[in-house]
Amino acid sequence: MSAGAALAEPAVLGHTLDLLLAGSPAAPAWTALCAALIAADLVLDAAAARLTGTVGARSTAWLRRRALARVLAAAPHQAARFPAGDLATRLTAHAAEAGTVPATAAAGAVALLPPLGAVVALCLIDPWTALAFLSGVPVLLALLRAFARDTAAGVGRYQRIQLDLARRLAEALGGARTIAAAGTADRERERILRTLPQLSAEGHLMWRSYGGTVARSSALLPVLLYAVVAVAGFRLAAGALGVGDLVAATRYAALATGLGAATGALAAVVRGRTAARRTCELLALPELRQGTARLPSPRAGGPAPGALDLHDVTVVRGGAPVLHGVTLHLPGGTHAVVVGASGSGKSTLADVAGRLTAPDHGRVLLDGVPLEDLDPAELRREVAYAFARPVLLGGTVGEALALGQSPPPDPGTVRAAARAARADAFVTTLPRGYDTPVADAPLSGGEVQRLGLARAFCRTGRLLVLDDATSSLDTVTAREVDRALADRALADRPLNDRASFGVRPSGERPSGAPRPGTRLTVAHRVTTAARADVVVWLEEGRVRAVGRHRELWQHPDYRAVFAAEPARRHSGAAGREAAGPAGARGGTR
Ligand SMILES: Nc1ncnc2c1ncn2[C@@H]1O[C@H](COP(=O)(O)OP(=O)(O)OP(=O)(O)O)[C@@H](O)[C@H]1O
Repeated sequence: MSAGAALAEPAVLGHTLDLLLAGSPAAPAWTALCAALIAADLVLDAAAARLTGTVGARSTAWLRRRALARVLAAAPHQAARFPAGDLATRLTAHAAEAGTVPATAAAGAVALLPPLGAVVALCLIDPWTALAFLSGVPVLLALLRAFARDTAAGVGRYQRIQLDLARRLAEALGGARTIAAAGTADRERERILRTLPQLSAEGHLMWRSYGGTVARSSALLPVLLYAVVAVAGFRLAAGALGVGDLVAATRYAALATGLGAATGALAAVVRGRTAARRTCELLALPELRQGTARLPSPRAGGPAPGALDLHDVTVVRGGAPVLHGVTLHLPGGTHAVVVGASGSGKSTLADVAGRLTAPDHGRVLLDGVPLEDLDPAELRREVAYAFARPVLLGGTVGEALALGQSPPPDPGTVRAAARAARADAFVTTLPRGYDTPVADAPLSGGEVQRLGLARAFCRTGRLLVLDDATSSLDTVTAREVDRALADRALADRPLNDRASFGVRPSGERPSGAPRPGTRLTVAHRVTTAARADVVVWLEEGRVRAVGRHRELWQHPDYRAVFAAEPARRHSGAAGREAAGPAGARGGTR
């Protein structure tokens, strides 16, 4: 409509001028029409600007939501291919730039309508005037093509440098304590900003290219305008055009020079498209396959639920297998402890057991159902995880413990789980106890770890996976948590009965019912292995042996796994803060 109003304006203006010169009685009505057209043009321009903003915001939100959903639906190790800073830039700055493409492209196309319409109008007024204008269009198109090509290449390089910078910045923030401890802040600042001159050079290059194109097109278009006016003048002198036609032709020629404004729109579209490509790379992350199957209900007198089977499981990372053909059968209710030297594949085994990652070969089954066929809600209800470095997500501490449960567990259940994880005592000393916002809770590493355990204990399920989840606890607390887990009172809960999960009030006697659910613990402590029903001993990604701790203890290589432990744990703790390979492949979980 706006383009229509702008197009009609010169013709109406020209005709009104003719009527005024001829003293026609229709002149006042046409003058009013001119005023109405100008007002409509202004109002429609304002509406278009508002619409552009709204469409841009909606497109950005849509893209962000889709990309983020894909990142979260991918296996964590796949998502970790995009380092934190890189990912944040793609989802914020690049998504915002990409979101402007539909509105900018539409606005650009609409903005081209008046110039193109003006050329048609020139043709109708007098073909010679149109020809005068069109003679310069090939030069203009060549300019725009070269500009689009240069801009696309420049924007690509600029955004790559931006991602690199953001990645290094996020790395440094993650390793702030290491940098402070090493006193390398200056060196780190230089490392982060190393590519800033390149970024600046690329930015200047793009602006130079833009400025050059605008200058060249700005020089060309007035020449075309004067050519049209000159031709129209000759045609007026020859009696082929009237004065009104001359005015209209001059105004249409001016409108046709609006083709030059395409440079700005083109630059924005090229920038947005390149940014969109970066955000859309996230959409290429493979989703973990999910199914719709349900787990069989436990039968009275039947096998205990939580049977975990790994059949010939191989997991490849960085081109090399980190688990090789692992086959394992853990009957429901087993407490299995996975031990092995650092890097032997324990965490990878814990990840495939609860489908945080999919094996590259082989299958994992829970109670006979392949995990990839399981309904995702059922899978997450039945498999609980606690990690060495849990991240507390949620507004308050209580909400962080109930994460992902719908309906949320009642406060009694949350508190009982926290007691079992030896977290209740320090949570109750927080300013608002369980209602304390996580951001306001000053927590040590060991306290965060205990909350991570409590979060896992809040869930009832057939499989509880504890991946080094007590590594930051002092020996006494770790033993208490171990005991609480082994305590029949904690174990006696019926599966997926939220209200009855957790610890019984102190003093109440356990019922003595069979312990439901399977526990898979990645551990480095001899005491934890000693308490297990069965120990899975991994060596270089293969199962070296499966058996009782006291039987395996006869083997010197098995004892060596624990002998090496103190040194490993120290180096592990240092490695966590450093921006090393551990951080690169997933960091905090
Ligand atoms: N995304 C990845 N890319 C490349 N290599 C990986 C990746 N994830 C794990 N690895 C490698 O796989 C091997 C097993 O890793 P995993 O974390 O399972 O070992 P772990 O036994 O749990 O070690 P630790 O006791 O030190 O935690 C290691 O050599 C590790 O470097």
